[in-house]
Amino acid sequence: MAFRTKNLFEKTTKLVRSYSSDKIYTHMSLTLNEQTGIATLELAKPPVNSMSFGFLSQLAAAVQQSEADKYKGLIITSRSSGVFSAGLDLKELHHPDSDRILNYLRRLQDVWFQLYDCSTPTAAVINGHSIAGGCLLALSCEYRVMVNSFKIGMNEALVGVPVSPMFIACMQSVIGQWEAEKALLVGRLFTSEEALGVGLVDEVVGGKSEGVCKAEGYLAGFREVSARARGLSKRYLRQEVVRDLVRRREEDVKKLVEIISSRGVQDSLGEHLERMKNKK
Ligand SMILES: CCCCCCCCCC/C=C\CC(=O)SCCNC(=O)CCNC(=O)[C@H](O)C(C)(C)COP(=O)(O)OP(=O)(O)OC[C@H]1O[C@@H](n2cnc3c(N)ncnc32)[C@H](O)[C@@H]1OP(=O)(O)O
Repeated sequence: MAFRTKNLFEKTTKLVRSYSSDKIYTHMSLTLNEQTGIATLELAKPPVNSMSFGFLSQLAAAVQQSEADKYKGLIITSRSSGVFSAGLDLKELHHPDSDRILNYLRRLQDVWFQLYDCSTPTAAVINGHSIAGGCLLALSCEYRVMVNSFKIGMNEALVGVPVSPMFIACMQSVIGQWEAEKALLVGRLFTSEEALGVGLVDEVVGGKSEGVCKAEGYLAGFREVSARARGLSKRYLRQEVVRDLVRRREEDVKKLVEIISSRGVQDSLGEHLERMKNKK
């Protein structure tokens, strides 16, 4: 089979350089299967694929690449066998520099808009724990296959930070208002099986390769469909959520910076980081 592992940064060097000071393409790899036209984006930032500034920049470049090269599909998964993504990098949120946190949250918004609103068909193979921003990443894709025995959800309530409108909108659009409310207000993490029950994921499988096959099956379902019509329909279906968040993006980001920088939230973040350190 003809596989081409693309160093994304060959083609998107300009974009990535202008986005990031991190070393080029260190946190993920994009592999295109030239026979199917489906690319796999494998997150590879040990130990937990936390979303640092550089990670978000590379994710943005990958999504942009998928759109520019008109991939038939994009599968997002993790190289780690235990963690899909632990979400935002808590170190970016703890004692932040005011300009950096503003730019970090703007970057997060940009990546989310790019992924959520892209016309490329997308699927997530969640082969490990998927927490908060990690859950957002999976929910922004169209289809989710999860490997059993892991946890997924948005734990902001337990971390002591508010769930942002972007995260809420995504959760609501997948599992509905009431289930989202019940889960988000207590920071519930679902097991793979519970996630299937509530509709947070579409399938549960025994392992990553089975998950990739299921995701490819979903994406192959569009082979006979006009890519242009499909892409436009997806955008129309998602436009209400996108429009509202675009309209209020600057207001939301400034409010969040204010909240994150507050003493109470910083104390909670510090305690959360301490708990993680002490769990060993
Ligand atoms: C409209 C405006 C738009 C902007 C929106 C802004 C939103 C702002 C508010 C954002 C709020 C929340 C979003 C988030 O995503 S916050 C992140 C929440 N995530 C977590 O709490 C996950 C915590 N991690 C875990 O539960 C576990 O690590 C794990 C993922 C289940 C894996 O467990 P493990 O046993 O395999 O690994 P572990 O030993 O715990 O961790 C290994 C090392 O990794 C460090 N680490 C873990 N998670 C993070 C993280 N999120 N960020 C940074 N570092 C992390 C951990 O401390 C260990 O480090 P070390 O080895 O001790 O040095």
